[in-house]
Amino acid sequence: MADVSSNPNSASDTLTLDGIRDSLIRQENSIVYSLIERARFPLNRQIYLQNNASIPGFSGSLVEFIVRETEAIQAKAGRYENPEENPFFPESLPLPLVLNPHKYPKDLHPSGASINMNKAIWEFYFNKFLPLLVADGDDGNYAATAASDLACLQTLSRRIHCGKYVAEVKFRDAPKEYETPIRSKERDTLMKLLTFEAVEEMVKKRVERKAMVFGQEVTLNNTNEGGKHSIDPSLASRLYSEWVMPLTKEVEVEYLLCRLE
Ligand SMILES: C=C(O[C@@H]1C=C(C(=O)O)C=C[C@H]1O)C(=O)O
Repeated sequence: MADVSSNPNSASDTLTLDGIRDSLIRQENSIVYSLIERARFPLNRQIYLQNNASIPGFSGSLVEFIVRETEAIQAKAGRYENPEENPFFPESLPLPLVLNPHKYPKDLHPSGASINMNKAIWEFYFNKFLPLLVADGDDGNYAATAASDLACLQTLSRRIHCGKYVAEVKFRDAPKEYETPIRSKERDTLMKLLTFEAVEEMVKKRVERKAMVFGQEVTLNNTNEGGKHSIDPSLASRLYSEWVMPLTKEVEVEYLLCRLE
């Protein structure tokens, strides 16, 4: 059992399916808020172009620069010692500098713990989702825009990689059911076993509602759910149905496939 319950976004504070689902519900808030923050800025295409950051000695995009540098500093502070956190640029991250680091519980099977789906997250977020979220245009707020992309990436990554904990618990709850398809590497059977369509429908509806409530204009006289919203609520639901939940389940399948190693 984990001892990180002081972190309300943690999946591992209670290793039960209900406990992890509670954590996923709380993480929806972080995701929706991060999208609302990003949607304050237009696309600001410049920050995604290679060789356009004008940073001596760095040839990537400005967003890549912000993500790499932030991850490096957070690695020094111990962020990636937490098995729920996965870096986008894991190669050559500095070692943690903190003395007496927190001892995170080892709830995950070692082979599955290192699964990292961040390339796919980066790809869908920038190439597919972002153009739907923000208006085209350029307001020059490049560093702030890149920082808000980083916040979106980190909250999405944390949520999607919680699939490791979901898979661990589902396996522990029914090891006999999972064992045969794991041994014969039947991805489709595993996918069917771990899918709960009714839960997914609830998630989609709740996320849409959260985007509506969190993104509405609040006045002293009334709250107006029917009025203007910071982001299109149906886009939040689409984010979950097209990318977040499928990738969470892909993490689950990958994790299960190495669960008996
Ligand atoms: C995460 C779970 O596994 C699957 C993925 C879900 C999701 O990403 O929200 C929801 C239900 C399941 O189909 C779960 O069972 O809670």
